This record gives sequence, C-alpha cells and structure tokens, in this order.
Amino acid sequence: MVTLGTPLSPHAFRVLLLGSGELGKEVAIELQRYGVEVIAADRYADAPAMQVAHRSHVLDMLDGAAVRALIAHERPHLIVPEIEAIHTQTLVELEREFAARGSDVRVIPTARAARLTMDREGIRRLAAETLGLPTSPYRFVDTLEDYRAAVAEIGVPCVVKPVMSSSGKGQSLVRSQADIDTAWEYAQTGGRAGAGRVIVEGFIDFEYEITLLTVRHSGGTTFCAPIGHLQRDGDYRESWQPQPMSSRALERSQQIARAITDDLGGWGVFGVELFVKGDEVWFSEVSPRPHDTGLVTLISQDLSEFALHARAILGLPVPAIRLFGPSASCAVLATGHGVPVFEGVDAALAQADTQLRLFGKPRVEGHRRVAVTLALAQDIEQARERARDAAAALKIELR
Ligand SMILES: Nc1ncnc2c1ncn2[C@@H]1O[C@H](COP(=O)(O)OP(=O)(O)OP(=O)(O)O)[C@@H](O)[C@H]1O
Ligand SMILES: NCC(=O)N[C@@H]1O[C@H](COP(=O)([O-])[O-])[C@@H](O)[C@H]1O
Ligand SMILES: [Mg+2]
Repeated sequence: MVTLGTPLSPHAFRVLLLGSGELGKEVAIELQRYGVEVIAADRYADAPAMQVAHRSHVLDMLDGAAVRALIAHERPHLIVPEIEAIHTQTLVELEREFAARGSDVRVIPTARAARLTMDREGIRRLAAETLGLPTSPYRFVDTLEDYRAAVAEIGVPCVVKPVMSSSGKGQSLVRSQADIDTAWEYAQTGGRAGAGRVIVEGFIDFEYEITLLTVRHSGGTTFCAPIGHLQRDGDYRESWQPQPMSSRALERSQQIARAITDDLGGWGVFGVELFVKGDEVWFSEVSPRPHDTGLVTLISQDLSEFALHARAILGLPVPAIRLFGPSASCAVLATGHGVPVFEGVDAALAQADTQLRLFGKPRVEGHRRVAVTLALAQDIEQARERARDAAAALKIELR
C-alpha cells in the first residue's frame, strides 16, 4: 500500500532523480501528476527534468561523498537513477544502511541493478556467464597491448566501447586493421567517465534490433510490444513500434528479458536491447530505466514508458498497456555551439497524428539530441516517414 501525500508539505512523497535529461523530464512530469515532490539532480544547471521539478541540485554524481550528502539533505523516499554515470557503489552502501535501519527508502529498481548496468562489464558477465544468455563474444582490456591482442582474437569487424558510456560515446566499429588504434584512442577520450577499461565485442550481423520494454510492477512483469530501431554511430536516430517479428523470436526475446530483469529485481521499466536474426536472439544490454528508443511510446501507447515507470516505482497497478497503432519517433540532433532556437515548429506539426518534444537543453557543444518527433500512422513505413518529415521541418539555430 502506497500513501501519496502533498508536495512541499511534511507529508510529501519525495522522489530524487539522479540525472535530469529528456527521459527524466518525462518521468518527472508523470510523477507530478500523482502529486509527488520531485527533486532533480545532474552535473549541469537547467537540465530538462530540473525545469519541471520542484527543485534541483547540481553536483558531480560520480563523487560518492557528494551523492551521499545530497541524499542525506533531501531524504527522498525513492532514489531514481536516470543515467549510468553515478557513483553506484554509494547507492549500494546506502541501500544496505537503509535496510539495516528498517527504513523503506528504495533505490530504483535496486542499487545492485544500477551498479551492474553502470558498467558494461557487470551486466555482460551477469548475462553471459551467470545466466548463460547468448551475447556477442567479448573481451575486457585495460592496456593498448591487451586491446590489440583482444581484437586479434575476436577478429574484425568488431565493436569497441568504453565500459562506462552511453549513446555511443567513445564507441567505434573496427572494420579493418587500419581502424584498430583510432578506436582505442576514441574509447579512451570519448566515454562519460574518462579513460579506462574497454570492451571489445564481436560484431553481430543482425537483421534488426529491438528494445523490449519490460515493466516489473507490484502485479508482476508486463512486456510492451517490441520497439525496432535504427542506430548511427552507436546513437539512436529512429525507433518504431511494433517491430514485426516471428513468434519464435518474440518468445525468445521475452524469455531473455524475463531472465535478466528477474535477476536484477525491483520495480520499474527496463529497456532490454536485443539483436535478432531469423529466430535467433542475442542479448546486448539493458537499461534499468526508460530507454531513449522508448520515446516512441509517448505517442504509441496509452501509458508511455515514463507513465509506466512512475506507476511501477510507486507500487501502483499496471493492469494493461494499450498500443494505439503503428508509430515512430525520430531523434533531432543539433551540431555546433550555442543555445538552441527552433523554427519550423508549425511546419513540423502540420500533419495529423504528429507530435514533438523540445527538451529545453540549455546549450549544445558538439552534437546533442535536443528534440524528438513522434508520429502515428497506418503502417510503420508511413509512421517513420512522417516522423522524419517532421524532424526535417524543424530548423535549429544555435545562438
Ligand atoms: N556487438 C555488436 N554487434 C553489432 N552491432 C552492435 C554491437 N554492439 C553495439 N552495436 C550497435 O551499436 C548500438 C549501440 O551500442 P550499445 O547499445 O552497446 O551502446 P550504448 O552507448 O550503450 O547506447 P545507448 O546508451 O544509447 O543504449 C547498438 O544498438 C547496435 O546498433
Ligand atoms: N542513451 C541514454 C540516453 O538517451 N539518456 C538520456 O540522455 C540524457 C543525457 O543527454 P546529454 O548527453 O545531451 O546530456 C540522459 O539524462 C537521459 O535522459
Ligand atoms: Mg544501447
């Protein structure tokens, strides 16, 4: 039984978001709808979720002492990681301390899930070695010498990624011998947490890839319809739902998603990333939180992945999830330096069944996802085309 109070009162139910990007912004909005007091934190000011939260904090979330001090100050009922790059060992310690004190403060979904998934090594070893799920072949390396040996062993093409990174940061595809040293250099400089350990993965020649949104809630586990997506440079550009699949491949995907999410435990949405070829399915990785490719659910489902996350973490029921029809999302990236200014919003919204979200990110330095377009149509091709057309109609100036 959950009791929800009134925000900004002594009876408030407080949720702390660790990470305040576009995904956290939608989660914050959904929590606001239940009268939850929302506190948003990130490494920079005016992050998207901060703009819709009751208050916010700027801190280095990789600094354990800073994370501990923030939690002691805010005393949230739920701690909700929104990105990987958090000092998750501190969350593990805090969770243990809360339990010892008999407090019902929770880390979502669990501190262990946040710790295992912040680092590709934790989750990959759990999936492949403990649970025996099919994955690409892989090696973890710390030095250039070991890295070269790992590439020789795995063979080209292979994929090289820093163990702590997301949205393709620091990731490259090694197609031939000539790419080997550049990929190492990029992995050392492009990740979210500086230089360090790298994973070398054998390249899976998949037909398509999906995110299977899996909701663990008070009434059990519910799967959303599979989301297909297109990635470029390790970052998502388009997603659509439902991805057509053979019943064997869907069944296999759900088995893998259930195995990994049951092991991670807790309540919330998980984005299980899978590669598919025919009836064969490989586990790639999992986010213990809403997934960027799941932005499509803002238009495709009655309960978006953000609404589902809010319900699940609050212990509320998820009796059914309704899919409205073939839908798509298209990520809008800005390149350059400055504050985004959007023109053509009217043109982007001119078609029926089209929506968009402008994230409100305060600045762009290099490449940054700043918006997403959404469309619902008769079929997937038409939905993708509409979402792409809407994205093309947006003109972004960086001032
Ligand atoms: N072993 C592989 N074989 C083939 N393609 C791969 C492999 N690993 C990654 N990719 C491609 O690169 C994309 C990004 O990889 P991955 O999900 O590991 O990176 P990420 O930085 O964690 O991304 P995000 O945080 O956005 O999920 C995958 O969705 C897939 O398209
Ligand atoms: N693939 C993970 C993902 O999409 N995460 C989303 O992007 C934000 C970071 O964006 P930024 O790099 O522009 O600050 C995160 O806070 C989260 O919302
Ligand atoms: Mg991924």
